[in-house]
Amino acid sequence: MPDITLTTLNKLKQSGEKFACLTAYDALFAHLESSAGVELLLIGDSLGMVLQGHDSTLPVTVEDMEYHTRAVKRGNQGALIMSDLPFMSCATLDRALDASTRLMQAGAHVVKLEGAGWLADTIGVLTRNGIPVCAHLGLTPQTVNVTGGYKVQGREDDKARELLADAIALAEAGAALLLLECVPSALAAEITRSVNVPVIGIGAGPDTDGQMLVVHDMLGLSFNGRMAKFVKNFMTGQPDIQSALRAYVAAVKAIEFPTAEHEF
Ligand SMILES: Nc1nc(=O)c2c([nH]1)NC[C@@H]1CN(c3ccc(C(=O)N[C@@H](CCC(=O)O)C(=O)O)cc3)CN21
Ligand SMILES: CC(C)C(=O)C(=O)O
Ligand SMILES: [Mg+2]
Repeated sequence: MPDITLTTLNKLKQSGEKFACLTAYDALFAHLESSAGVELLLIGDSLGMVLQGHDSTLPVTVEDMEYHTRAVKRGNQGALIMSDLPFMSCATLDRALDASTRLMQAGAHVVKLEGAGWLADTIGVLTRNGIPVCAHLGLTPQTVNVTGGYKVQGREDDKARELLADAIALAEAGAALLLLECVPSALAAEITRSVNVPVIGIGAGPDTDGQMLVVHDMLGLSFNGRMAKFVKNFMTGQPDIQSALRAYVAAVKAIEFPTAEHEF
């Protein structure tokens, strides 16, 4: 068992203490981040863009996710490990069970899937079989070809009500965690108050229980220039990567990140 478990995150939610999450794709970063106090490491399918150079997350395979999950497991110092179920791996229940089994056996403690209310049954079956699930709502990069871009979700009243209803339904279906990407801060705050499970935000304002960023983004590293509005460069003023990681954890705990400039 890791030092940080879902029980730890639930206690942090109840006490109001924020927790820090970052993507990690290899053993070195897993070691640095977990040693700096990051509670949850995400092997994100963003690795398709950040590591592999694709223009979306769609080319990432379950095999890719297994490879990086194994590496993160070797470097991890007690953090909770979450792995993304990649594009199309939840299209049928059989596929979701197979992919989730492979990620758990590679070292994940939790799997994350993109999707809304229609995944409630899948979440129930995985959970009953011992696989905790994080439901990723709001901006879901695997549906970029349907939505037409990486845009803020839940801005209109009817869309906001639908997102809140989905979040409540998925928590009731057994989701152990929720992740909200690029939703207005007020909606994220309402969802966080409305469910008993810990809610992680990226571009969702300061009121979620945990914060997430892509580690390369928060270190100021990119090859296509422009960063999303919710990103802050924590290398600024820091002598090394370890210090930047500790500064991120401290800023999340102190609720000094995110501020208005990172919100929608
Ligand atoms: N390096 C990296 N960081 C990420 O956070 C990330 C990835 N890659 N790849 C997968 C997805 C794609 N993500 C993205 C990509 C772009 C925006 C973006 O440019 N958003 C606009 C919102 C515009 C609007 O609707 O108002 C922004 O200005 O931030 C957001 C999330 C998040 N994920
Ligand atoms: C941006 C986060 C939430 C993610 O899903 C990823 O890194 O793939
Ligand atoms: Mg992802």
